Amino acid sequence: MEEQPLITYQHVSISLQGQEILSDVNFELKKGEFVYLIGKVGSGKSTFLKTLYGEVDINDGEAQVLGYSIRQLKRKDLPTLRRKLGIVFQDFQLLTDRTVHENLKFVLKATGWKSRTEIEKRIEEVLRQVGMENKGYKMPNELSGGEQQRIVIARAILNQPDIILADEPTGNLDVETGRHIVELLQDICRQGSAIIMTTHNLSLLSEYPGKVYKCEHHHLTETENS
Ligand SMILES: Nc1ncnc2c1ncn2[C@@H]1O[C@H](COP(=O)(O)OP(=O)(O)OP(=O)(O)O)[C@@H](O)[C@H]1O
Repeated sequence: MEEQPLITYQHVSISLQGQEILSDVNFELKKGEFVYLIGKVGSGKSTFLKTLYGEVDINDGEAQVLGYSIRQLKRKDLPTLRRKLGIVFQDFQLLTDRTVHENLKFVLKATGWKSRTEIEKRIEEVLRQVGMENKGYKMPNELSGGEQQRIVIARAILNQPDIILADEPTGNLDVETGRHIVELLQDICRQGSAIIMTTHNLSLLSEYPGKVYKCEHHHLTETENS
């Protein structure tokens, strides 16, 4: 039997303050897929991502995310859904008053991890996975932009999410560092998390494989990755 997609949007419309942002969105994400979301500034990429974790409402259509019907989502279901998503967004910065290690521990504790040994082991694993194994003791402001982004990704993968949503993860980075971040996301994708990332850096698309969806004229359409 074919596996159910992780995300299915059918004829979905999204508005903000009475303004139509996207209409008739049809979108599917399957296990293990890597999807790029492209489109001009203000075309609706971030807004679309925000509907996936209940931050922005949907006005019309059918939207399923990891078995949850987004339009019927209850407030009490939100934390459970969000725990299954790894969110890499500008508005989810690291806590600046504590070390990298403490940032990661904070999330594990908040998501129900109890055993100190398990917590330490998981922190070590994710730091190793993002190539930051010796940086646990650092404060966020002692890290470069690229290093901070790696830690944000480490935080996003702590609970082995089914899907990672990354909003311009290479946005503030130089080209080479940005490439390394995409390589890291590709690596995480191969290990089983599906990824949706928005980007303005179109040269990445041909370098690293993925499906491409474009936001344009209030529509989201799949386009060729050339
Ligand atoms: N909270 C909000 N209230 C009203 N309108 C908003 C809100 N957030 C975004 N918008 C509008 O929605 C539209 C889509 O914005 P969005 O941030 O989704 O675009 P984007 O494609 O992600 O842009 P960028 O490439 O700059 O990140 C824009 O016209 C923006 O002004």
